[in-house]
Amino acid sequence: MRDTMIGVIGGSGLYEIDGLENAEWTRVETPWGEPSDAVLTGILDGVKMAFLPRHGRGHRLSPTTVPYRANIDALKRIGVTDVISVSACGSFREEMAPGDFVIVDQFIDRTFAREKSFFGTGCVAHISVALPTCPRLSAACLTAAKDQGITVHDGGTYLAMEGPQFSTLAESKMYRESWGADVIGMTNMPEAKLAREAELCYASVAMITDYDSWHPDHGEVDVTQIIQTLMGNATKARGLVARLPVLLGAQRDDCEHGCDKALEYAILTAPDARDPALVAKLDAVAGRVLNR
Ligand SMILES: CSC[C@H]1O[C@H](OP(=O)(O)O)[C@H](O)[C@@H]1O
Ligand SMILES: Nc1ncnc2[nH]cnc12
Repeated sequence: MRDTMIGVIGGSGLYEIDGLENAEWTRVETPWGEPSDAVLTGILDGVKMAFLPRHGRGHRLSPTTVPYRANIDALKRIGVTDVISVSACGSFREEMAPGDFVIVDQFIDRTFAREKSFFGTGCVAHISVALPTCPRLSAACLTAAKDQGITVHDGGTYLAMEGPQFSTLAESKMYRESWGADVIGMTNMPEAKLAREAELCYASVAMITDYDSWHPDHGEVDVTQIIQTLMGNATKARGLVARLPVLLGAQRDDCEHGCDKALEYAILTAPDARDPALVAKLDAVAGRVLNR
């Protein structure tokens, strides 16, 4: 058993969480550069918590410039065991309406202008992301949402686009009709892949703000409408996050789904062929397997 530390990555509209005891904003240095902001740490219902606003307080960072590697490294470095990603998204399904939440369980990664791995020349690793979210953590988010009276959908495919512009009508229809995506956003990739590389359990709570542009009765995506829905969603998300410590508990076992052993057999580069500089950068993310 080890201490649980719940790390919440707050998306658009969610720039802090409430009710933490001993709340403190702490700057965390990482070998991958500066995280999006300082990390808010504290205790909620006896459980360690950490909160990081993905776009920084004041929403300074675009989806492309969010430092995804630094964010995941920082959370791992301070002891986070379970990452809850909270994100605004558009919906491709009539029944997934603005104001509803979706516990995402699959992704289609259409991003192309981001660093997607901690590994590379001098230390090559291949992890599985076939099942990219943690079922245990996702189940806790589902229960927390239901406990809060939120209309929540259990499972859904999130299409991660580069942005910052929203999709064209042709793209929106293709993602929905041919590709089978349920929701669309700009940030869960490479975040989910990096969390798995860092052996962190990861769940994604997508908060629907709009119907993207496919819906004949709703027209184009309009950021002013999105912001109005975002405010209500952020209040609900705070309630959801507040339920998690009781559901997850202060102590946890190894992940029964293997999220925390993702690197067990993933590193291909022979020990004597590894680049010491890269290995040093991987201290927090992969120290468990590199230092044995
Ligand atoms: C506010 S509309 C577009 C913006 O919102 C989402 O951000 P996040 O995933 O961090 O909640 C979306 O991905 C875009 O970055
Ligand atoms: N329709 C949409 N497309 C991409 N990202 C979004 N975030 C919120 N709504 C979105």
